[in-house]
Amino acid sequence: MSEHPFTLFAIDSLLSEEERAIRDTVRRFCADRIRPHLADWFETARLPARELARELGGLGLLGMHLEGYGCAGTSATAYGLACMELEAADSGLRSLVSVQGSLAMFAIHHFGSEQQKQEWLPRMASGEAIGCFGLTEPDFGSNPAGMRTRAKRDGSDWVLDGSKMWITNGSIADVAVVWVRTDEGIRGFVVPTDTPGFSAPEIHRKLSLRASVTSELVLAGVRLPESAMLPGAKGLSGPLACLNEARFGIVFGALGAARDCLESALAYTADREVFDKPLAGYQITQTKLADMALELGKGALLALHLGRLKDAGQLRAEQVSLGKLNNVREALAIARECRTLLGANGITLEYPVIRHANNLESVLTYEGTSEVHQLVIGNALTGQAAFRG
Ligand SMILES: Cc1cc2nc3c(=O)[nH]c(=O)nc-3n(C[C@H](O)[C@H](O)[C@H](O)COP(=O)(O)OP(=O)(O)OC[C@H]3O[C@@H](n4cnc5c(N)ncnc54)[C@H](O)[C@@H]3O)c2cc1C
Repeated sequence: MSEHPFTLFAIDSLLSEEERAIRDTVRRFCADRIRPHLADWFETARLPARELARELGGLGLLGMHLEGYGCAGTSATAYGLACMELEAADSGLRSLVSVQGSLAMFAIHHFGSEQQKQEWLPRMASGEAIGCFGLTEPDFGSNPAGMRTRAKRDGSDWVLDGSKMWITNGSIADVAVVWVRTDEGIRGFVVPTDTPGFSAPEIHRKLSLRASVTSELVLAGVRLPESAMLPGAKGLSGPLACLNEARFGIVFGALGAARDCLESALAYTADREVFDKPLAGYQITQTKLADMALELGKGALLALHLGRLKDAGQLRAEQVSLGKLNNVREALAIARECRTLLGANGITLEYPVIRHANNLESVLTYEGTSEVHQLVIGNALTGQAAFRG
């Protein structure tokens, strides 16, 4: 008899009935609606994002831990568990949901005017409108404080010029939350993507997150009224608060990808015979499987601990860094190790393993690279900021 790693860790005993129900609903949706198509979507780099957004909205997964305006208002832990199921399917699917809910919707929900909230949030929660979040620029990723995209006052309007890079959902978005430099410091704008001067060419030839739209945002004299500015966000703390929300989802999400890889490897090694007996029966294989189950289970315990802290309103940004750094790093290590167990089959899209491994390379980089999270943790431990040389 074989046992699932999460059963071994008795993870379910830490979840409420409602949390298990939400998790199971998302798992079923992914099994029925997503998984059969994933290899094709990844191979062709085409995702029916609009259709999927409506279905995800119908399930209440967009902005699901936000209150009001058509959002489901679940606990943060339930949101994390949903992210885990989505990313067990594909990191691209989880990215669609994270960017919509935790970046674009959170920014408007947390920092927007009542008018901005009424205008966008219900439509974004239902998936009728898609959002993106433009912070990174071609020359400024880890250090967004250096951004060059500017907004200048012109009478009662603002005029935005510059470009953003690597923006998830960019080319399919109806609304872009864009962070720019102004004479008053860094501010955010809610930009309808049909505003003249705005364009979002898609980035092609990616070998990671292929089932996800990634784009450049070009802002060439984009004229917006004063009411387009997010009134509640002043300085870099605004976008950083949004990133913290999305990172929280990744703490859980990355483990979903790792879990899917480990499940594949467990099934594969049980069936595959080498030197006349199942691969699972060899000590080297079991050492690998045991170590991976351990990291997966430890990551889940950490994620749940952070989820409970967040639900109690006590989660600090440095603690999210602990989770993002550990869980993404370990998920990638698990995906790579599982790939070895699948041998040559491991390099194909017939199995999810190399797709997850390639996706996790992006997850390691976005929402703060591993190195940046090490520096955040280092700063917390030593009281010395080492971000600059
Ligand atoms: C698929 C994908 C989707 C994305 N989606 C979005 C999105 O929706 N919105 C958005 O705004 N951005 C998005 N990003 C951008 C992402 O957030 C950035 O790529 C990330 O912040 C890293 O920036 P960079 O690529 O410019 O790397 P850099 O900042 O140039 O880093 C390069 C290397 O230098 C290291 N480094 C940086 N600073 C230090 C330091 N102080 N000390 C030591 N090492 C350091 C980094 O860790 C990294 O290893 C996305 C990226 C990808 C790949």
